[in-house]
Amino acid sequence: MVDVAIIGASGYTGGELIRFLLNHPEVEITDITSRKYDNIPLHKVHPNLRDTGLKFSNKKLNDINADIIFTATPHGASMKIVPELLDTGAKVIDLSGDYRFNDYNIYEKWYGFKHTGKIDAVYGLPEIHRKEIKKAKLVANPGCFTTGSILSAFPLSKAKMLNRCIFDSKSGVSGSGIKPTESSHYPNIGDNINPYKVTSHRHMPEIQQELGLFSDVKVSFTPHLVPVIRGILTTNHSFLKDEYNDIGSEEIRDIYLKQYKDEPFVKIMDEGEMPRLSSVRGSNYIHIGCFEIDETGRLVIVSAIDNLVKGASGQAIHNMNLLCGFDETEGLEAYGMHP
Ligand SMILES: NC(=O)C1=CN([C@@H]2O[C@H](COP(=O)(O)OP(=O)(O)OC[C@H]3O[C@@H](n4cnc5c(N)ncnc54)[C@H](OP(=O)(O)O)[C@@H]3O)[C@@H](O)[C@H]2O)C=CC1
Ligand SMILES: CC(=O)N[C@@H](CCC(=O)OP(=O)(O)O)C(=O)O
Repeated sequence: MVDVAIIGASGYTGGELIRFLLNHPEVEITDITSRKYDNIPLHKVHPNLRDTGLKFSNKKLNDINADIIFTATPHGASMKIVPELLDTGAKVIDLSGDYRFNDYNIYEKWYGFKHTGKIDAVYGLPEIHRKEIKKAKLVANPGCFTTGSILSAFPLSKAKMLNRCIFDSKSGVSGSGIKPTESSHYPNIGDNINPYKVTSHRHMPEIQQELGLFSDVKVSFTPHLVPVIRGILTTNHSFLKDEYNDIGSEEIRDIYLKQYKDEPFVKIMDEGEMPRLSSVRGSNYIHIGCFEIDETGRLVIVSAIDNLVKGASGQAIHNMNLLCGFDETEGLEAYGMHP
């Protein structure tokens, strides 16, 4: 058994962490923190999670005594919290962007402020960094768009087949967190599709960092907000190196099947089948499919994840399972939904 604490537990990813961890046979939740809801029962904020006996607390960080601590806090806040939590001797899994970059100059350029708590971390995408995650003290859980994009291209980057990838992603509104904003206000998103940060989203350099570990592929990324609550659908328009001009869809699909054959949470769609948001909703799976190539040589790959699960809390628990030597799928076995 491990003792687990969640900082920022009143937010959406905090709620999802608790939902999964309550069913994890190796975990005891010892602390769920919130600055606003000190001493308030869990279900007053997350009404789905009832009769758990858990209450939020605004405990001092150095009074937290846990083996694993999840920081489900915004970027800029995590960097102020994580160093002190590591000093307690716990292993930390941070869900924000604060520890995802190998080069802090890139972080400061894209996030627009100084990083004040620099510490080495392992990028928590198990399908690429499983070995390093097992030995880490600090795991930087990937961004939601990034997870869907990277996994849709990783096998081809690893095989050094890619010239260029253009990721076009559509996200549900829970991706922007629990606090309402003008861009998440219902009349602004309902019946609408809103592109934003079309050439300047901070997930672009994160995708570039990870795919760039294997080849010199060029990456572009554009996000859109769509009127759904959960889910990210990414259409990856890929352009292969000239020597692969004659390759067919089936060969591409075989490369993906081979790369991901032992991955418990990656499912490759059958020929002609498209990933869909509803099929992964609430689950830690990523569905990858399409693999069609048009007359101009554009290869189209589509991925679907739940932004709050494989894109955040589920992936964070997968990382905890790796850190603790548990079965990788422990607590995360649930399928998505249909419809
Ligand atoms: N939503 C998503 O789909 C994804 C989110 N992420 C990342 O995960 C992290 C959490 O996201 P999410 O749960 O959506 O965010 P939310 O805004 O829903 O929740 C964050 C919680 O953190 C607490 N918090 C806010 N500011 C501070 C601070 N300065 N110090 C301490 N606690 C603070 C708040 O709780 P209180 O005020 O009660 O203390 C708040 O409820 C973020 O870094 C986000 O970027 C990553 C992937 C996907
Ligand atoms: C719909 C929406 O607003 N999504 C968020 C990304 C959520 C996420 O993964 O955030 P971090 O990388 O900051 O952890 C955004 O575009 O900023």
